[in-house]
Amino acid sequence: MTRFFSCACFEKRAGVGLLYDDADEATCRCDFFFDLRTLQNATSFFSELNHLGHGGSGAVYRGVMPNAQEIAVKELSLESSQGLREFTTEVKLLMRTQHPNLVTLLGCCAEGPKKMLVYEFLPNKSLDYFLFGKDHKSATLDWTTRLRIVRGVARGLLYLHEEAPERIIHRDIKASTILLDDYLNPKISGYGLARLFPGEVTHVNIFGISETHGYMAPEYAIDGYLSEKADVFSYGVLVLEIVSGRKNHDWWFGSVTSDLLRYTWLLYQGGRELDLVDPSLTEFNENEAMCIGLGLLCCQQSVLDRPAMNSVHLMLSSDSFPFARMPRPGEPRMQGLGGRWTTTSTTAFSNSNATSGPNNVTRVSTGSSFVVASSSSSASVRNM
Ligand SMILES: Nc1ncnc2c1ncn2[C@@H]1O[C@H](COP(=O)(O)OP(=O)(O)OP(=O)(O)O)[C@@H](O)[C@H]1O
Repeated sequence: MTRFFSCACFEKRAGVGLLYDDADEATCRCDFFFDLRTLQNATSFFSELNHLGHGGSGAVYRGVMPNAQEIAVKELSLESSQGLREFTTEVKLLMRTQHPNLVTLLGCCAEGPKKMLVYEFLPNKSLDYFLFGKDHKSATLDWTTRLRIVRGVARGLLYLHEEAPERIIHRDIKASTILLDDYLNPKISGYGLARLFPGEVTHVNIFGISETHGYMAPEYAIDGYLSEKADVFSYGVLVLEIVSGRKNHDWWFGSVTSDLLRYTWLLYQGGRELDLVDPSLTEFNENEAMCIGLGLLCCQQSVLDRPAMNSVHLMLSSDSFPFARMPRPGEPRMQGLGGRWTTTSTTAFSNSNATSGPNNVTRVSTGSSFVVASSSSSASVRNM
């Protein structure tokens, strides 16, 4: 069967690296496979000029298709044990993971050793560029916009945790994985990447830790215990960054308080939490104070004390969400820094990729399991 496609797609013809032997799969493949040559042309052979950034899994390039559609091409530079069939199966699944607060995956390219993912292009770069960039763009983000970002990221995470065709723990929520569209609406990128690298110990091992520093829940960083509450922790740190306009491990905090979370906690204890608010935010809004409480709540040491994303979403949807005084938050970690994580109790089931650890929280032994841990309801594990 020979089919012709929009310029974004192509069909591998028989004899040229034929991947599948049944017509159904070939048809599916045609819908989202990009020809390497097409991507080379779109990105001017992955030129420096089109280089958008470099994450743990590889470089990202801007491209323009012949029909003028802009795309972002993410090279996957890491070795994966996954075969082509598994890779395309995962890509197909990720393509069904669609939400207004997620960056849309358009397809992939897999030719020879090269594997790439093709996404919609977002012109406004990532949130870290606005919040921490040298261009002092943080003033562009007024409070209304920041609150929209806080809400949008919560909505996107809620979708990943509870509504997506296959539930996904992101594992790498941080300011650089939140991209902004034309109207500065947030879209989460990088979701599901761990699915493409099964067999690895943790996401941290796969994607490196430099940028992840300070966002990681202690139980995940130290012991590899993964639940959706690890994303909640990272989200809490992100919220505090959005309110303060400061990186979580900013030198600004000096030697007394070396990270944003500890600094926020000190202010909160002294009833001075509003001192955290970014000075470039001229208009005071009481939601700012609420978001500080929300950030601290999401970063609680015990996974049980952290809210699930549906609770976060509910809090953010209401006009006010007063917080009771809360205990000291946990400490964000880099993997391997030592120290112990403690929790009260939670429930989780495990599959072959996960073993039950202390207090029945699941310890992840590969990058391919997903645990939903819940204090009140049943929990489940899915393959990622
Ligand atoms: N779809 C996109 N549209 C526009 N720019 C993008 C897009 N995807 C990524 N970028 C840019 O490329 C940079 C690097 O992206 P990448 O996804 O590799 O970052 P990362 O999340 O730090 O990496 P990783 O998840 O692999 O560790 C981003 O910070 C962003 O500026």
